[in-house]
Amino acid sequence: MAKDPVRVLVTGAAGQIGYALVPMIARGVMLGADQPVILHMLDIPPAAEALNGVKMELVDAAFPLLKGVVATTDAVEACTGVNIAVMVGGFPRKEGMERKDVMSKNVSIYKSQASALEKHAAANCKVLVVANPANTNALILKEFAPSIPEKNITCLTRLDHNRALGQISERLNVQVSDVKNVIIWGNHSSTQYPDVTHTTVNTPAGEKPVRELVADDQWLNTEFITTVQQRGAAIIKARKLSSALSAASSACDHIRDWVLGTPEGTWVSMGVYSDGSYNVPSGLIYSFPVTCKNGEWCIVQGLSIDEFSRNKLDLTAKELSEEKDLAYSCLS
Ligand SMILES: NC(=O)C1=CN([C@@H]2O[C@H](COP(=O)(O)OP(=O)(O)OC[C@H]3O[C@@H](n4cnc5c(N)ncnc54)[C@H](O)[C@@H]3O)[C@@H](O)[C@H]2O)C=CC1
Ligand SMILES: O=C([O-])CC(=O)C(=O)O
Repeated sequence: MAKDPVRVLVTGAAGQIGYALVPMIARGVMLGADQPVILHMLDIPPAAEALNGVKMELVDAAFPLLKGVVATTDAVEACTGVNIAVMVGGFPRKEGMERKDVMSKNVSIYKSQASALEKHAAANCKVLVVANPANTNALILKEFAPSIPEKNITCLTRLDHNRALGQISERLNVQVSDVKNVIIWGNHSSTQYPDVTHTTVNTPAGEKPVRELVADDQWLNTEFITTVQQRGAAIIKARKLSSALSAASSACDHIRDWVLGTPEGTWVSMGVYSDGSYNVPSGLIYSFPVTCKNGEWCIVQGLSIDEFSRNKLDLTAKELSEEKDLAYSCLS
């Protein structure tokens, strides 16, 4: 029997990530090749004509899984009945801008959209915040939508996770699909900590630790980390636009694994509401290693944290606490 369609909201759908993301969703990349979808696309009035153009293209592409399109500038109409909300709408960082510069523009958007989602989304709607500052926007959304379970509000650090896999694969000249279990700790910003302590590579001789194969701790502890931390800025410098295809693809990875589950023995990174695991202060949206099963994520417990890592986990937590204070000061 055919499945009932799932309603997926994409905010900022007329923007460049939106343009890359909606066809992936309509093709089944996010929820599976047997899952029909109805796309809800929200943007602001100045982008209404462009949004309508995206809707026309979705019709023209004749996606078999796409059972309907709602394209609107009304947040209530956009949020009504949605099962999944991918929050991409906002003001993007431009070349030379620090993430903090985009904070005040974006947190007020997330406060108002929290209310629309809380009142009108389907019960148990899963929320993924992509727009920067992603962790803090997600936290504001959580705080102003108190009836949405906190487990349902997440932010995107899967792009950073995938970037780290990509760097290891290039360095070792191995298939990216043979590398697993990197961790992105903390903020989706340049203080994030890409950690390869537990990362392995599938080789003809079995699974091997990345540290052993790379055999260059100096590179892993310096250049590798800064390359992943600064990748967003490097893409903006090269394209004069922020990462779009990789962000869209990673957003699909995030939702797919959350809904359909992570493969046995593999974890992924997600920005989730901290519960004090790994002595990260509770009350932040912080990126952790998680596994997913039956539509629920669970923080991987018991991984060893050495002193080098501890400092980096604490540094990015400190930045998130500061962002939280700054966000509240922007809202008051
Ligand atoms: N978490 C991550 O890994 C990544 C996050 N980003 C962030 O994603 C966001 C979107 O990036 P782009 O698509 O490149 O930007 P963009 O500027 O091309 O698109 C943003 C869209 O949001 C719309 N928008 C603005 N205010 C809105 C509101 N109140 N409600 C609904 N829509 C609204 C704009 O009209 C525009 O169409 C940015 O904040 C960017 O920094 C980008 C790459 C990676
Ligand atoms: O750095 C930015 O503003 C865009 C972004 O989030 C990324 O590419 O990771």
